Amino acid sequence: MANVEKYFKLVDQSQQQFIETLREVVAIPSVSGDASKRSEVVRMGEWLQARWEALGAVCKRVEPGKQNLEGTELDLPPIILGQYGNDPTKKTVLVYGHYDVQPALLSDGWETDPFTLVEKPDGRLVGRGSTDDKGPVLGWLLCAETHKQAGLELPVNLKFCFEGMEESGSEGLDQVIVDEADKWFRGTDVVCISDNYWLGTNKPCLTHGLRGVSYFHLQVEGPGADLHSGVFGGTVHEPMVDLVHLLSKLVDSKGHIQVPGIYDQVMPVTEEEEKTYEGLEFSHEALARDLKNDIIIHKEERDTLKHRWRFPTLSIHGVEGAFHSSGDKTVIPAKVRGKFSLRTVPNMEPAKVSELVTKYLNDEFAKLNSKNTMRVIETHGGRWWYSSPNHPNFMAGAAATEKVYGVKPDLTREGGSIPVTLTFEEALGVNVLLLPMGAADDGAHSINEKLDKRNFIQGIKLLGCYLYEVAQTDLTAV
Ligand SMILES: NCC(=O)N[C@@H](Cc1c[nH]cn1)C(=O)O
Ligand SMILES: [Zn+2]
Ligand SMILES: [Zn+2]
Repeated sequence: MANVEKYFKLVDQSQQQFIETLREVVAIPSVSGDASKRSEVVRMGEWLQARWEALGAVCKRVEPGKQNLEGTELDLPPIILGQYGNDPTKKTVLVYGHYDVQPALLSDGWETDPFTLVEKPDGRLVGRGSTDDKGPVLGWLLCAETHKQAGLELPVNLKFCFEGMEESGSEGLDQVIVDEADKWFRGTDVVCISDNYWLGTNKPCLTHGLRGVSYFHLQVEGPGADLHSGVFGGTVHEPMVDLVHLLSKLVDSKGHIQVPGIYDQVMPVTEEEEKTYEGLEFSHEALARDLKNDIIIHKEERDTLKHRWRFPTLSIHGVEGAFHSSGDKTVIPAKVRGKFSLRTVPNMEPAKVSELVTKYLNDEFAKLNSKNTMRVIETHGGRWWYSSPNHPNFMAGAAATEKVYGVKPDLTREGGSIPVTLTFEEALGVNVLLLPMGAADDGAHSINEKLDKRNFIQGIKLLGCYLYEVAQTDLTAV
């Protein structure tokens, strides 16, 4: 039996054990955006490092510095760099993933405790981080552990980079990658990232594009303290009124961004690109099912995909400082911060986006003749990434997908952002492949996030099989 077949067989035999490992890591609430959970994020990084070291990997814990979160100075969680295998006759694959997760509370609407993995009868493994990104991060570890258990060597040398701040802007990571490009990452032939999703629920895909993100806070402040609306309503400029007015000027109800000039840098759609939307496993019917309501703006599937992949969008996320609890509080909040972000696409420049957004909001605020103070703050950003899928690294991903799932993968771009993708490509000068494990309906960032057992188990095979394909592929045949 070929090594890859032996590997597949042992993966099949280890399914329950793998689920137990996923349960163990989901139980660590490694929420990077919550200052009170920082020790849990660190614990999760340490868990990973210990497990890789037990396997024989050489690890380096990099402390990327400090962060100011909610007024508290905090150590950024460690970046765990690793090397597993160092055979000069083998190729070297660098894998990246993140061990932090989005916040999750039972009161958000979860059916069960978000940090207790629940295996549902329909095969869903429900828990925060199951698909984003603990399942895939475990996938690489379980692949290596299974090889060892089967007495097999990995077909390539593996390097890894696991961070704990991806859900909060990957603070500190870019600098580490640049600093380590000629040191820890030296000799990397290709990079593979498993941190995104299939387009639908049945057909796997390879991803060759991501949008960037520019995140803004729009702060309006007036009185020195919250006020009684019965006493002061109609007599003072209310920060919340100004803020709501400004937020309403950002995007219309059809999703069209109102900031002048924002579409000027967007690459036009070519005839060649039009063809790439054909034959993809994507339907409005399935999308409406995932959304649990048909609230889709566009008539044609291809327009929905274009607005997800290759046009900029603007979303309003929340308001800090506003009254938001149940009950009826008659307050005029003194200082409010609206939060919104723009997803950016080829060929938008982050600095230009920032300039246009700031100028527009200043102009709109000036029209209000308000005595309040307004400030636009860009809190974090990440660049878009677009790569040709004609690289041998993608051929290896496609061959592995066909072996595991028996189907040619769709070629997709993604609406979300993994800014480190471009950093790896530029700093290491190698091709990066996005090879997702999860499906479109996994609910990453949402309530009841899940990873299907099928995707977890087949995904572990897929990641391993991809390594075998890379080992056999001429990566110079571009
Ligand atoms: N799985 C990728 C992902 O969810 N990325 C986040 C990155 C991000 C940007 N700002 C905060 N998080 C995304 O929202 O796209
Ligand atoms: Zn992720
Ligand atoms: Zn995420």
